[in-house]
Formats: sequence, structure tokens, C-alpha cells
Amino acid sequence: MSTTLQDQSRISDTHVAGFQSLATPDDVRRRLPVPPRVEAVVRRGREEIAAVLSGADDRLLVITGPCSVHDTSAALDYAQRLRPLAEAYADDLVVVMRSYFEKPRTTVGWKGLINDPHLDGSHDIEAGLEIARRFLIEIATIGLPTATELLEPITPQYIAELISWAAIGARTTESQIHRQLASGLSMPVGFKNGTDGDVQVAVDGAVAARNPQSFLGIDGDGRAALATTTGNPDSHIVLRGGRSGPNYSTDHVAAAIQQVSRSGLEPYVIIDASHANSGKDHRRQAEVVAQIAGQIAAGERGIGGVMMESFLVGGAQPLEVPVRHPLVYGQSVTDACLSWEATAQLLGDLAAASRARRLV
Ligand SMILES: O=C[C@H](O)[C@H](O)COP(=O)(O)O
Ligand SMILES: C=C(OP(=O)(O)O)C(=O)O
Repeated sequence: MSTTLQDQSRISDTHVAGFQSLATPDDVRRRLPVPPRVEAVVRRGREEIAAVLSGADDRLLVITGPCSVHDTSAALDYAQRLRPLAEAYADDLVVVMRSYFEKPRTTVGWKGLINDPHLDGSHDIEAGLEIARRFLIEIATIGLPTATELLEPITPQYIAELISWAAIGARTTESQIHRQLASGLSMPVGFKNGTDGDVQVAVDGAVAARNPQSFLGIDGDGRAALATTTGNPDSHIVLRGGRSGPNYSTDHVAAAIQQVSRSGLEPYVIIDASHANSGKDHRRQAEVVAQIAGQIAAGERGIGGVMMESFLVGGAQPLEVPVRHPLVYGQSVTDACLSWEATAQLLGDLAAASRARRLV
């Protein structure tokens, strides 16, 4: 821990136990550079997602993967299984792997692999940033674009260049910091509706992100910097349900499309089948995906994408930090996930729905 002028003051940081300097974003990027194949996968992913969400590509975006990555080997195993299906359904689906390292908590809990990569409360964030970056390179090397939630305004400097789709989550969608951040990001960004179910905050977030912004950030050297952005043309909204209930029904989708259109956004939404749309019940999530597939097959063009929380083993297991007992391989330690078998079936159903939509 370093000693600073602030440490010598008795009125500053009275509730701070310490600061620890980290490697700068440029240090980490130099240690783990982007290979040309990875750059091509990230770029293609971004372009295809943007094309789907602007109506230029009539396929369906499917974002699928674990609620959180806690064991990179199991998540790589998932990616190896997902890749052949992504290829098989490439005429109908743009498949992107959920690779979530930052978990927003309702109150407290494990905050993800970047914050606590050893799952022991040591909060080795420097290691977490490198593990996340290495993992994203590995997934892109397999040939899959990745999706993540960006929760902290500083982490993007370390990992964002490897990501093809980003979410601003339900708990931060109304935050000016996150809207400003999204305005400078290089990939399409989805704003979730609020935890109370309010869709307008997501629409407002997407509009704010399309505009140029000036705000406080850090540069590649880790120094405080004035960041000026040009605005992100590929911001959109994600329906995830809320305390007021689910919002994936035909009526909810029609209302949301009207709402985004009124604000000047393209008439497309992504639907998250998990979270408050499924009550975090993975069995219910499968029913929600099936219902959404039905809407798509019936010709609903406003559904640009579907998100599924999915891992190798269905459900979720409790996580005690530090971990004292072996964890079930390939099972979520945060929200309940669809099993691999259920996911494979649903990917086929969504591909069939996307095909059917072209004929309506
Ligand atoms: O997706 C994950 C969770 O829904 C979110 O992080 C909140 O989790 P919590 O309510 O268990 O804290
Ligand atoms: C936390 C998540 O979602 P939401 O912001 O919708 O709760 C998530 O997708 O992991």
C-alpha cells in the first residue's frame, strides 16, 4: 500500500482502509496483445450485431452463456460446445457468448471474477483483469464474439477492445456515468430496463449514449483524464422484466417498440429471457424462450435478439466465499442457468423461428 498526502490528513478517507496501485491498462494490454484472428472475430461480431439491430441483417441475435464466469475452464468448455452450433445456425442466428465478469449485487455478494478471481475474498483485481482479458482472447480464438456487462467505468480500458456487445445493467441503466461510458464504447450497447420494470430509463440511456459526452475517466497510463466521446450509434434497449412483472409478451414488445421509435431509435429490442422475465428460474426461462420464439416465428420483426443465461449444468449452486467445498463443475454460482442440453434445443428452436419469420 502506498502512502499519500491524503493518508496524512485526519479528515480525508476516514472510511478507507487502503489503496493499492494496479498495472495500467496499457501494461496489461502489452502483456496480452490482441492477435489478428481475435481482432477479426471481435470486429465481425460488432458489425453483425449492429446490422441485426438496425434491420440491415434479418437474422436473430442470441446472447447465451453463464450468468457469471467463475471457472474459466468450464466456460471454455461451454464455448467449445457452442461454437459448432453457432456455425450450424449461422444463416439464421448471430450467436454471441455471455462472458460476464462483473456482477452488480442487490445488496452484497461475490462481485465476479474481476473483483475476486480466487473466490476467496482477497479481491486480487489485478489478476482478475488479466484473467478476464486472457479468457476473452481465448473465446474469440475459438471463433465466438463475446458479450459482457460493463459495471465499473475503469474496467473497459482493460478489456473492452475484446468485446462485441456490452450491457448496461438494470441497476445502473439510469446512471449518468454509465451512459457517458457507453457513448464512447466501440461496440453496440444494450441498456436494460430498470429493476422496477421502467423501460423509459433504458430508452433515455440509449439516447444519452448516442450523444457526444465529456466526462472524467482514465487513460491508457491509468491517469485521470478528460474523456470526450463522439456518441455510440448502436445503443438500444433490453427488456428483462422487473418488479412490476415480466415484459416479454406481445403487448410489452409492441409498447417497447413504440417507445424506442418515439425517441428516434430503430424499432428493435433484445429480450432477456432470464432475470425478472423468468423469476430467475431456469425451467421458467426455457418456457420464456419458447414463447419469444413463437412471437418471432409469427413474424415479429421488432425482436432483434434474445438473451439466455446458460451453462453446462442446469440451475445454480450456493457460493460461500472463501470456497470450502468443491463446486459442481459447469454450474452457475450466481443466477440459475439453463443446462447445456436445454440450450442446444432452444438454439435450434430460435434458428427455426428466425427462418420462419422470413416467410411471414
Ligand atoms: O445476474 C445476476 C443477478 O441477478 C444480479 O447480479 C443480482 O444478484 P443478487 O440479487 O443475487 O445480488
Ligand atoms: C445482472 C444482470 O442483469 P440485470 O442487470 O438485468 O439484472 C445480468 O445479466 O447478469
